[in-house]
Amino acid sequence: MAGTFDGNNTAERVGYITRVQSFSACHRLHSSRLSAEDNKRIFGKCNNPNGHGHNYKVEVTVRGKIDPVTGMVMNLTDLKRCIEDVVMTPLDHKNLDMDVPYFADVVSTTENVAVYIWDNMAKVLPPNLLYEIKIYETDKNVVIYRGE
Ligand SMILES: Nc1nc2c(c(=O)[nH]1)N=C([C@H](O)[C@H](O)COP(=O)(O)OP(=O)(O)OP(=O)(O)O)CN2
Ligand SMILES: [Zn+2]
Repeated sequence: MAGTFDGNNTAERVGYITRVQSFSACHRLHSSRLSAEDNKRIFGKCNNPNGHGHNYKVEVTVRGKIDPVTGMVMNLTDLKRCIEDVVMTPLDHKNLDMDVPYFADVVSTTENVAVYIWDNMAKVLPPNLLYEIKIYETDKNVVIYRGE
C-alpha cells in the first residue's frame, strides 16, 4: 500500500560512524632537511629543542553499507580495538619524535600524525571502509585527512 512504512531493509543505506579517542604526547617540529635557522624561522616556538605537549583528540570515521541484518556499518567495539592498537599503544604518553620510529625522519605535524594513523588504520580495517581521520591538536588547530 502506498505510504506504508516497510522499514529500510529493501534499500541499500550508507552510514558514517565515528569513534573519538584522546591521547597525550609531546613533540618538536623540526626537519633534518632544513638548517637550524630555517627550522627556527618556519616552526618558531614549536621548534623548541626540548619540545612541547598536546592533548590530541582523534576522530576516526568509517563509511559503509548499513548491514540490514546487524544494523551496523561495523561494530564500534571492533573499531575501538583497532584504535587502541593503532593510536593508543604506539602514541599515548609518548615522545612522537623519539618513541615512534615513523617520525624519526618525518616532521611530527598534525597532518603527518593523521597520515600515520590513516595508513595504519587502513591495514587493520576491512577494505574501503576508512573515510576520515580528524585530529584536534588543540581546540583551535584541527586537521582532516581522507587518504588522498
Ligand atoms: N600546519 C601545521 N602548523 C602547525 C602545526 C601543525 O601540526 N600543522 N603545529 C604547530 C605546533 O605543534 C603548535 O603546538 C601549535 O601551537 P599554537 O598554534 O600556538 O597552538 P594553540 O592553538 O594552543 O595556540 P593559541 O592561539 O596560543 O591558543 C604549529 N603549526
Ligand atoms: Zn605541537
